[in-house]
Amino acid sequence: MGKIPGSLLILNGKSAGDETLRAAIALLRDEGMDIQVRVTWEKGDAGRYVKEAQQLGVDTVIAGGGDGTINEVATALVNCTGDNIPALGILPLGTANDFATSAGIPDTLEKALQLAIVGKAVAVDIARVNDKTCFINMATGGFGTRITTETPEKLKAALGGVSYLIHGLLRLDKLKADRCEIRGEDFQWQGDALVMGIGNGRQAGGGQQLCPQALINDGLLHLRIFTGEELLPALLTTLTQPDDNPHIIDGKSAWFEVSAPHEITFNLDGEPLSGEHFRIEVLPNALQCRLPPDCPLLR
Ligand SMILES: Nc1ncnc2c1ncn2[C@@H]1O[C@H](COP(=O)(O)OP(=O)(O)OP(=O)(O)O)[C@@H](O)[C@H]1O
Ligand SMILES: [Mg+2]
Repeated sequence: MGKIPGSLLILNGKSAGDETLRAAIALLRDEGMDIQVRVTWEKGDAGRYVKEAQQLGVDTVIAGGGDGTINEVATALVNCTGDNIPALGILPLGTANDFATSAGIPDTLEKALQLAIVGKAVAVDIARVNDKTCFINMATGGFGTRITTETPEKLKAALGGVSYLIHGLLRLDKLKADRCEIRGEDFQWQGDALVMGIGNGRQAGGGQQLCPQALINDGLLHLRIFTGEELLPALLTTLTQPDDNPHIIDGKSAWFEVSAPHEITFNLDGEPLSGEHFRIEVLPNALQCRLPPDCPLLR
C-alpha cells in the first residue's frame, strides 16, 4: 500500500462493457498502478463512490463518462470535507463530452487515463445554483435547453454530439424565446432570450461555443444571451457570425441572477433544473483537477 498513488475510476454504467477500457486498465495495473473501478447505475451512485474514494485515501477520482458524470463526481468532491480530498481526473466516455473536449483532454482512452492519473492537479472553479446544484461546465437555458432535454437516448447513441443540433432543428416549430431578467455585477438585462449560456467552461450542446472566452480558474462566470424575435434567421446568424452581432449580449460576473415570470428550464452540464428564479455563483478554486499543461480553459 501507499507507494503508487491510488485512483478510483467511477464509470458510467453505459460504458461498462467497453473492452478497450478493460484492456487499458489491465495494462496500467500490470505497470504497477493501483486502479479500482466502480460502476454507476443511476443518479446518486457517483456521489457515494466519491465518499468511498475519500475513505480509501486515493489521490484521484476519475470520472469515466460524459458531462453528467463529471458533474456528479465534481459536485461530490466539492461537498467533501477534510484534508485528503482526491483530485478529479477525466475520462471522456459520454456522447457530447463538451467539458473534456474544450479542456483539451486527449481523445484516446489510454492517453486520457494516463493524464487522469498522473497529470498535474490544478485548482478550478465550480458554479453553484440556488445554493444547491453545481455545474462545472455550463448552464444553458432557452432553445439550447430544449435541444438537450428532448434529445432521445437512441438519437444520441446513433449520432453523437451532432444529434443535439439536428434534433433541435427538427423541432424549430416548437421553439420560442424565453422572457427573463438577468442581473450580475455591473450587469443588467431584460428581454426575450433564445439561448442563454452561463459558463464556467466554454461549450455545450455538443460543440456549441456559447462562452468562447470562459476560463475555469478566473473566479468568473461568462454569460452569453442570444436574442431575437424571429427564430431561424437569428439562430443562423448567431451561430455563424458571433462578432458584432446585435443578437448577442455578453456579460461577466462572479454571480448572476436569472428571473422569469414563468417556469424556465436550465440545463446544468446536461441535466435539467426548472424554476422561476436562479442565483448562480462561482465557487473559486473549489476542487483540484488533473488537466493538460496547455489546457485552453486555464488562465
Ligand atoms: N448504468 C447507467 N445506465 C444509464 N444511465 C446511467 C447509468 N449510470 C448513470 N447513468 C446516468 O447517466 C447520466 C449521465 O450521463 P453522462 O452525461 O455521463 O453521459 P452522456 O449524457 O451520454 O454524455 P454527455 O453529457 O457528454 O453528452 C446521469 O443522469 C446518470 O444518472
Ligand atoms: Mg449527459
